[in-house]
Amino acid sequence: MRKILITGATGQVGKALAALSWPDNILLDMPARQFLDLANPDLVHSHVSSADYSAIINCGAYTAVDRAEDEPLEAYRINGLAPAALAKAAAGLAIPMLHVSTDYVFDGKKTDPYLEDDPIGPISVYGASKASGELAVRCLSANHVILRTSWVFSSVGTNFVKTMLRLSDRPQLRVVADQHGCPTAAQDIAGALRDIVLRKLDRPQDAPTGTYHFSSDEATTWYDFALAIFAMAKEAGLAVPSVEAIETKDYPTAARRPANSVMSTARLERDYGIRPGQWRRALKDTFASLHQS
Ligand SMILES: NC(=O)C1=CN([C@@H]2O[C@H](COP(=O)(O)OP(=O)(O)OC[C@H]3O[C@@H](n4cnc5c(N)ncnc54)[C@H](OP(=O)(O)O)[C@@H]3O)[C@@H](O)[C@H]2O)C=CC1
Ligand SMILES: Cc1cn([C@H]2C[C@H](O)[C@@H](COP(=O)(O)OP(=O)(O)O[C@H]3O[C@@H](C)C(=O)[C@@H](O)[C@H]3O)O2)c(=O)[nH]c1=O
Ligand SMILES: [Mg+2]
Repeated sequence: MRKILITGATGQVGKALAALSWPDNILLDMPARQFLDLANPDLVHSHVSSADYSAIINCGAYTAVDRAEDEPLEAYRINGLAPAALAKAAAGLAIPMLHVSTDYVFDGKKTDPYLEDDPIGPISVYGASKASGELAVRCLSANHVILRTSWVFSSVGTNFVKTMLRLSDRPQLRVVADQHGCPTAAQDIAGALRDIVLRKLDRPQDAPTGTYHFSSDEATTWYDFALAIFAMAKEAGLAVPSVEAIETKDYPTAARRPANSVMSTARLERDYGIRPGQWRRALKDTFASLHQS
């Protein structure tokens, strides 16, 4: 049996990992927050070091982008120190460490898709805290993959799709049309993480260490994403609001967000053969499962 530690079990990506099918010799250990508190890095290190794990997948994170501006210490503890503790423990056990990071490490000034080696320049506390986690994993664990993804959605947890549907009883919504990125289904990220960790375990000589981008096939804006969400809701017979395209300056938020965070996924395809999914198709599945429940 090979036991994989997965943090963030109750989150979007964690739940999607649990829902996948896995080989019979793989056991997922997904402790809830009360059994492994990422805000307490000392406990994280001792928990991991004393167990017989074969790999770690860190999908636990502090993801409240605006709230992080007021809680930088909490955000840094969970997004920086906890990954450091996990990476150090992984190195001690000589096991691979997979870590999920974000497009918000970039400043958004580039007009072309971001490459993995482009300089980062976070413009929010959340982005900076995630950047510190990346650096820790890169420095502390010789056998790792840092997977940067973006605009995650699923039928569970908090995300833009669910926010839009929750607000759909309003007559009108205003949504920013000058932030560009790629929505990514949690299920697709989970699939990528599974393929990477199984390659690390089964064919380590063919499983490079490094930083990779994974997002979906089509760039959009939050405004166009909202239109797609409501088009689908309308097709299902629901009443939908009219949506007004606005500029970022007309939607004040505590945290700044990158104007462009579209990422190239070519490196992951080259090294691991993993291709981006289609967010429009995943959106349909997400909507369908929201409506069954
Ligand atoms: N959501 C997004 O749009 C994006 C996310 N990412 C990254 O992807 C990864 C997964 O994100 P996603 O699944 O959306 O995140 P969610 O916000 O859905 O879930 C976060 C998970 O982390 C857990 N967690 C938070 N604080 C602690 C703590 N102190 N101790 C233990 N567990 C804790 C949460 O547990 P609990 O339920 O107890 O709070 C939850 O299981 C993260 O690294 C995130 O930064 C990257 C790009 C976009
Ligand atoms: C609700 C709402 C939001 N917005 C804007 C605010 C913001 O610029 C954008 C998206 O808002 P959200 O708060 O849903 O998304 P946000 O929390 O910024 O999502 C981010 O989460 C973290 C965890 C990541 O790592 C990123 O990849 C990204 O997914 O939409 C509107 O313009 N109108 C609205 O009615
Ligand atoms: Mg948010």
